[in-house]
Amino acid sequence: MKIAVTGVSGRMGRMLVDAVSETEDATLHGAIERSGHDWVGRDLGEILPAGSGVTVTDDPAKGIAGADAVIDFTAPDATVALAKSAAEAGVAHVIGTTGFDDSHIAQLDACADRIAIVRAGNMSLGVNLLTQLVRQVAASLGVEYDIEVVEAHHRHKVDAPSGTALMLGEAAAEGRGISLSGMADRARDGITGPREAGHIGFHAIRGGDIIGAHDVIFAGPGETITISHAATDRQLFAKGALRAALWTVGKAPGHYDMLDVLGLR
Ligand SMILES: NC(=O)C1=CN([C@@H]2O[C@H](COP(=O)(O)OP(=O)(O)OC[C@H]3O[C@@H](n4cnc5c(N)ncnc54)[C@H](O)[C@@H]3O)[C@@H](O)[C@H]2O)C=CC1
Ligand SMILES: O=C(O)C1=N[C@H](C(=O)O)C[C@H](O)C1
Repeated sequence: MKIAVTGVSGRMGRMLVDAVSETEDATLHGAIERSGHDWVGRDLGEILPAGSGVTVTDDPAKGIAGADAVIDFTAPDATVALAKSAAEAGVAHVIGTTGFDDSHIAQLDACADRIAIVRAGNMSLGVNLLTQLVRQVAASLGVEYDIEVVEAHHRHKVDAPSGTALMLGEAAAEGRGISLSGMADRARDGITGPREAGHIGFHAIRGGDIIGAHDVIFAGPGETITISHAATDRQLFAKGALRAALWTVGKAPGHYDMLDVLGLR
């Protein structure tokens, strides 16, 4: 499978180049970075040995030309622009990027009418298994159990709450049969008054080099249940993204997630 990677100089982009080189069924076919980046125009192999022979481009259409799939851990606006190029080129798009708003999602939905898009705020098997568990626990416990999602990431992360936290919060809301919008408390400050029953709280810790840690807390009368996940190596996400890319072979256009890839739906 011919894979293009965008955001190739990023924390995840570098991981993906290595993951592709270590995967028998995949070869690195394209490398993309933002305009003005000093890697543009260079042979990737000069910087990342596993990228030898692939020239970094800032032209998405050029970077994905001839690829079967492109893997994208960048930023929301970049991802939407790339999805439009991928839809034109008929190239599957695996999206790890987080921090989307409703407008971004609507544009990705439109692209998914033409190509297979796999988008997940967390590409790990563990977190996607946990979303199923959280949904079940939330369905089993009444609103007397207050749900709070706490996440911690490295100091460089630019969006909050994390995509993973939102996945877990959405799973809890689905378990309760409610819509998360209007029930999410994403920041508390000042005299807030008592906690509103049925709401789901989100808290973001930022600091150091934390890869990604998430707790879903069910605080109830006389007991507290906590479901936790801690990532310790970004290769976890890169391998999940590569698994998603290989999964897209032969798939019809659509907007998929890791539950589809992992057969957990
Ligand atoms: N779904 C998952 O499992 C995971 C998702 N992420 C998400 O992936 C995203 C990136 O995370 P990191 O790699 O830590 O960030 P990073 O900042 O290290 O890397 C982002 C890269 O994208 C590049 N970029 C920005 N605009 C671009 C454009 N228009 N064209 C091409 N490249 C462009 C940047 O130059 C940079 O190299 C974040 O949204 C993060 O939340 C991160 C890890 C796992
Ligand atoms: O920015 C990161 O690093 C991560 N982002 C994803 C998220 O927003 O949940 C996934 C993972 O936690 C690492």
